[in-house]
Amino acid sequence: MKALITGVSGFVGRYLAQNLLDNGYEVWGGSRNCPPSFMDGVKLVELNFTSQESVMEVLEDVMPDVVFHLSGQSSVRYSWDHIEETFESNLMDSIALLEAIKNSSLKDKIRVISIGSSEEYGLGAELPIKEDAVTNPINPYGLSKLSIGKIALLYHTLHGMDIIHVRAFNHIGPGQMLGFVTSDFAKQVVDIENGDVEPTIYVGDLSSKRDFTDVRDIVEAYRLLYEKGIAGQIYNICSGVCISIEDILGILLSFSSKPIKVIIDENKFRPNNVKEYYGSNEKLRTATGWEPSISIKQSLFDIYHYWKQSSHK
Ligand SMILES: C[C@H]1O[C@H](OP(=O)(O)OP(=O)(O)OC[C@H]2O[C@@H](n3cnc4c(=O)[nH]c(N)nc43)[C@H](O)[C@@H]2O)[C@@H](O)[C@@H](O)C1=O
Repeated sequence: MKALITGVSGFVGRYLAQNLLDNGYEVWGGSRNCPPSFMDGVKLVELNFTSQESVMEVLEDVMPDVVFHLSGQSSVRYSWDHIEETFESNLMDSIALLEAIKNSSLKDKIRVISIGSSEEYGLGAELPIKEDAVTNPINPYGLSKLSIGKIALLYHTLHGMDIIHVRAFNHIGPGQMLGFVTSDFAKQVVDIENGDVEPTIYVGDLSSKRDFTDVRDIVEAYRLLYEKGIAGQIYNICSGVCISIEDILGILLSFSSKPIKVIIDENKFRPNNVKEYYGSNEKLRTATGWEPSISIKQSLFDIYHYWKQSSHK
């Protein structure tokens, strides 16, 4: 099987590439600014969504069986101040990809895994959130992802294309960039341990509760959905339970031997935040047999170690 991953050099892209290689796939990675070398076994191509023709050329050259469309703007917080950029790189790039596929010789031979988010549900969905729950996103990021899902499934209905839209809930793991809660917290704990800063950690809203899954389990679900999912369907990827951000902080602080003072920084709060949500993964489990294998504690421990190792480099 031949897979093309857009945004391969991002946090999730790297894990997906490794998962696919481990499972015998030929892996091609698309990136806007293609680095000269990347990961053993991954063949790189330049993907520029502003030129539909060049995307088509890449598709005709590579002839993948599946495209995992991972590239995009992934930060909810950033989306508030960068609405145009968020819609450009999430929605418009997705449309460019779908159009290129529709107009290529691959149209009836390729499966597209479109990556959405639990932020598409927003306010008012009944817990645990199922795929048919109401969608009422309350930030630009969630709205952009909801639009992608709607457009993607329209291409399925109107043009008969084989597309699955996934709604991934919060995913975490070693290598996630700063700006996401577990990396933000773990890096500060490590900096404190190393004596680089005062023993004070600055955090945002600790009261919200989210459904976290390790990125290694998330990418396993992406692969299984390619292999076993049903075209035209939406699938949640989530653990099915939620944990408060305060408890996440507590676990990360427990890895440190130093007493650490916690300061709530209101600048880190969001203009709009759903207090608590978690999803149902029943549809995904039934379709693919997937189940999460890495506990939240293990994930947080691995993230903490990642930052510890990075700080010694
Ligand atoms: C499903 C969804 O999941 C992610 O979006 P997110 O939920 O915004 O992720 P986050 O890690 O930035 O925040 C999680 C929670 O943690 C709270 N929080 C407290 N204190 C800090 C803090 O210091 N930093 C951050 N970043 N958050 C903090 C913050 O207010 C929020 O309630 C993306 O993967 C996205 O791509 C996606 O699709």
